[in-house]
This record gives sequence, C-alpha cells and structure tokens, in this order.
Amino acid sequence: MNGVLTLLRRSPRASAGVALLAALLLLALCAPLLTRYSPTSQEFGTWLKPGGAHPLGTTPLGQDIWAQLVYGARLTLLIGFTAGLAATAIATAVGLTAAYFGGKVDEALGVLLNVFLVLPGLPLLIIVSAFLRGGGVWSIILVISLTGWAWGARVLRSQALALRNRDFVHAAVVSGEGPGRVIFAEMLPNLAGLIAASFFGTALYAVLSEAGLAFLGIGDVSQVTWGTMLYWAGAKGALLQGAWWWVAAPGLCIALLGTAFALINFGIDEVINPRVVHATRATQVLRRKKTSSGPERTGPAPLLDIRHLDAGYITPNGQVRAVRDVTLSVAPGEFLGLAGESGCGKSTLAFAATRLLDAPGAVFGGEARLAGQDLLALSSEQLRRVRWKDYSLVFQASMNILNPVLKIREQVYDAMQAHGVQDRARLEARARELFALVGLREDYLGAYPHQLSGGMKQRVVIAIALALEPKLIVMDEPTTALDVVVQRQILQEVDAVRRRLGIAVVFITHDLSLLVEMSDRIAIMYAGEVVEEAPAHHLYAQPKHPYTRQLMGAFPSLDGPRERREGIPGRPPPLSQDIAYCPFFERCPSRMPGTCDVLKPAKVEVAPGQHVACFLHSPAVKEYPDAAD
Ligand SMILES: Nc1ncnc2c1ncn2[C@@H]1O[C@H](COP(=O)(O)OP(=O)(O)OP(=O)(O)O)[C@@H](O)[C@H]1O
Repeated sequence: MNGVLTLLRRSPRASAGVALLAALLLLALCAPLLTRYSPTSQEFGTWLKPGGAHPLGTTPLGQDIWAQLVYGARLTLLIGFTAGLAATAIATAVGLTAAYFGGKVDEALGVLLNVFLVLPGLPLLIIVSAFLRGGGVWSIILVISLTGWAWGARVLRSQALALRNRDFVHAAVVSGEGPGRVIFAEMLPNLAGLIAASFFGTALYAVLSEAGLAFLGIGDVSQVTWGTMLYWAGAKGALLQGAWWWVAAPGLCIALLGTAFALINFGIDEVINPRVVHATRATQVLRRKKTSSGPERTGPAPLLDIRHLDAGYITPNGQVRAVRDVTLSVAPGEFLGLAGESGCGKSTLAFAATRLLDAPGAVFGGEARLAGQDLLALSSEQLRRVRWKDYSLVFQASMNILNPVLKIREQVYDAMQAHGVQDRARLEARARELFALVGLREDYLGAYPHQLSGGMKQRVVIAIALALEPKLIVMDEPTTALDVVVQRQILQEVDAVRRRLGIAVVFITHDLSLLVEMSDRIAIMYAGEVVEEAPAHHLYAQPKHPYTRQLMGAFPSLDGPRERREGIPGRPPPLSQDIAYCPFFERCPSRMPGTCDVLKPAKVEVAPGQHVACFLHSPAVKEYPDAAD
C-alpha cells in the first residue's frame, strides 16, 4: 500500500494512468447502472444513429452499441488483468528460478526463453489460438499468457541475476535459508517494482492481442469485448455505412486502456530505477564452528581445527594458491586474531574453511573440522543446518547483507526462523535481547536499513550473527569501514558478549595493535602460510619471525612516544608460483642464503604455545642464537 502511495506521489504519469484505469474499471463495474439494455439483445431498430435511448446508436442486428461498450469493458479488462497476471507469474517463476539456480537450470530456461522470444508474436498467437478454439474467453487468456511471458522473464532474470550476487542474498543463503525463502522473502520484494511494471506491460500486450485476434475473427466472436466489437464493425462495413462511432468507441477505449497501462508502467519505472541505483549496503554474516585436536596444541580440544588446508583460485593463467598448507586451531571461547599484509590469504582462509569460497575459488586439499565434523565433506543441506546455528561470519562489507526493502526486525527474525524458531513472541524477545547485547535501542527493530548509520548496521549484523548463539564467529575486518571510535566501541561490545556467552572468535585484520589488545592468541600469515602463532602477549613481547617483527614495527606501539613507522620494503612472492623455500626470504633482514632460499622451514614450538616457521629458530640454526633474538 505504501508503495502505491509513493508511486502516486512521485510520478504524475502513474497518477494519470491509475486515474484512467480507475475510470475504465468503474465503467465495467457500473455497466448495469449505465445502461438498461443487454449487450446481446437484438430488439432495437438497425443502424440507428447515436441519440436518445441509444447514445452510440445500434448495430445492423439491432444491438445497442453503448451497452456493448460498457459490458465489453468487463471481458476486456478481465482478459487484460488475468492474462497479465498469469504471464507475469510465469515470467517471475522462470526469471527467478534461472537466476537463483544458475548453471544448467539457467541454460535450459534460457533456451526456452529464447525460443519464445524469437517466435514472431502474432503468428504464434494465431496458431495457438487455432488449436484452442472453442474454449471461449479462457482459451484466449491461456494463449496470451503462454505467448506473453518471455520478455518479462528475460528482464526479471537479468535483474534477479544482479540481485543474486548481492551480499544480502549470499548472506541469506549461507545463513541457512532455503531456495524458496531466499527467492520469495529476499529477492522478490526487491523486484516488486519490476514485477509490477512487467504486469502492466503484459496486461497491455494482452488487451492489444485480444483486440488483434478478435479483429481477425480468431477466438469467440460471440462474446462481447472491445475487440469483438471492432470485428463486427469491420465485418458489417460500419465505416461504409457512415457509422464511424461503432469503430471509434471501442477503438478509443482500447487506446485509453493501453495508455493507462503504459502510464503506470512508465511511472513505476521512473520510481524504481533510482532506487535500484542507490540501493547499496554493506554487511555479511555467516557462521561456523569446529572441534578437533591438533597435534601441535595442548589444552582444551579445539573447536575449529584446520589441517593442511590448501585453497585459492583457478584463473585462466593457472592456480593462485592463496592458502598453503595451513594448520590452525581455535579453542572454545578463544579469541584468535589473524593478521598479515593485504593479499596474504586471510580472507581466503576464512572463506575456504567455512565452505564459502565461491568459484573461481576452490579448496585444493586439507581438512576443516568444526566440533569434529568435516565441513569440507558436508552436503549443502547439512551445511545449511550447521551454518548460522554453529558458526557465523561477519564480513568486511558487513552492511551489504541487509535487505534494503525489509525492516530490520524481519531480518533479525529470518536467521532464527530458518532454523526452526517460529513463535513470534520468542522471536521478538530474542531480537530485543540481541539488540541490548550489541548496544542498539529496541525501536530500531522497526526501522529500515537506510535509517541506520554504518555503525548501527554493523551492530545489527553482529546481532544477527549472534542470534542462534553460535560457538564460533569469524569476523573478517568487520569494522574497517567505520571510524576508529565506533570501531573500538563495537569491538569492545563483541568482546564483552563473547566472554559472556563463551563464543570463540576468529578476527581478521591488518591492524596488529588492535589484535594484540583484543586477542588471546594471534596467527600471522604471509604469502598464504601461517608463519607464526603465539599467545597475544607473547607475540607482542617476543615476536620471533622476522616478518612478525617487521609487521609489529610497522604499527605504532600501544604505549610510548609517537614516532614515524616504516612499511616493510619489497613485496611478497606471487601466489601463482610454487614457493618451495621460505616465502619471506627476499624481504628478510636475517635471511640465510643457501638455507632459507632452498628449503622450507617447518613450524617449531619455541615457547609454550608459540610456533614459528623460520630457520632462525629451527634446530639447524640454533647455533646462531644471536640471530634468533
Ligand atoms: N577471485 C580471485 N581470483 C584470483 N586471485 C584472487 C581472487 N581473490 C583473491 N585472489 C588472490 O588471493 C590472494 C589472497 O587474497 P585474500 O583476499 O585472501 O587476502 P587477504 O589477506 O584477505 O587480503 P585483504 O586483507 O586485502 O583482504 C591475493 O593474492 C589475491 O590477489
């Protein structure tokens, strides 16, 4: 309803179209009030001129033309609306199914679509209606619906394809919502304007097709429609007899109806296009959790256990191995920070381990276990059940997962509903509780995403990620787009919540000083490998890997005077090549030619919980203690 009001307010064309359509609808509905005569009765004089009891005269069969016009409006509008609805329903179903499923489904539907698009409209209509002759007005509706859906389907498919790649749709998929729910609850509302425009476009096509078919004498010409009026006027030589009004009246009505549909169609386009252009947003949520024990770790059994994970991208120029033989684990309730320069593979690691790496991304080998369950071996249905409930993920562009046309409340409900919580009172209570947890006022539940600031949307996404109390949340630079103060506030709240609920967090960022403050343990990645991992305070006080040291040096210290910081000279090796030696060799100030550029250092435990992959700390170089410290 709000949408219709907005349309009328913003578009004078749509208002004019709606007014015209309303007038024609009134004509059809009030037919018995507008004439005393039946449209089919033949009781009057023939070829009477307009005037007196017959405002539009009579036909050569003695029928009242005005009565035919007002009653004819009923069937004409019925055909327009019903065929428009049916064709739009087919177009929407085909367009969205093709876009959502993609691949072979899209190809098959694309072939069907192209066949219907290249078949010439009128001949097709004539052939199909010849087959369905005798079915009365419903066969005409069927013919028009079957021949009129393809254009709408093509437009809807291309828009739905763009929508399918939007973050909020990805987030809905990974949060466990089934295809039906994603299509109808997430994608469809965003296509409402386009679907409405498609409906009015198809209704216009239906009215014109009916008139064309009727004029050619195809279909049931005993029915009274504006089209069959034209047919009889032509067949009886109305123009030759000088009865031009018999042709003009239905012709004008068809033109007015067509104009009304076209105006509404234009109006919708006018209003929805800018919205489509401006509708952007950011935030992604997923989840994950894991358990298993790694040989290098002592203490509690890990929740997330990544072993020898190899992942990356398949490009036309070969494989990019962005994650190389990574073994990493996270204990229940632990805050693990993952740091490293841009492009070192942090996001790829998070995506690969949580089964979110889409093509051209691929996992080449290894394991990622969550509470003992091998995530990489799960079917999509099993995965759907695990995500959201057991683990969630908050991504860099975290505001994008919020659907612009749904209220925040529905989006907070969605994840819970997808996992079986249906009771409205429970949903509402939980939503309020979550908002309190992330420091948002409850009344924002009733707002739309555009009414919230970036920081607030970020909190909403984090609230959604917490909705089912997952055991693990992976956060990939979740606050990068926000200012430092908001960033810190949000992180402090996340930390407080995870401590209270015992949730483990994997936190990815470039900002090592932030990690040192927040994390229990930190893993440093370089060129796709984890080169050092250690308890946060240990890493801060005693970084062992030359890369970690340089990375520390590139950030301001937590205390002490302000001073100029230098970046790390040089660049990491390209991840498209094999690196059978220390990947940091070229940039390392302590490199040992003949060793570091020939062999790969294994990870060794240099202090409790501190593992380093560097020959400076391997037994072979223990004789160079000075170099190691
Ligand atoms: N779609 C892709 N196709 C090919 N290579 C890719 C693709 N996406 C990422 N890469 C490459 O994979 C490597 C790792 O990228 P990734 O985004 O995981 O790094 P990151 O450490 O998370 O970086 P950032 O901190 O900038 O997000 C980079 O070298 C990047 O160029």
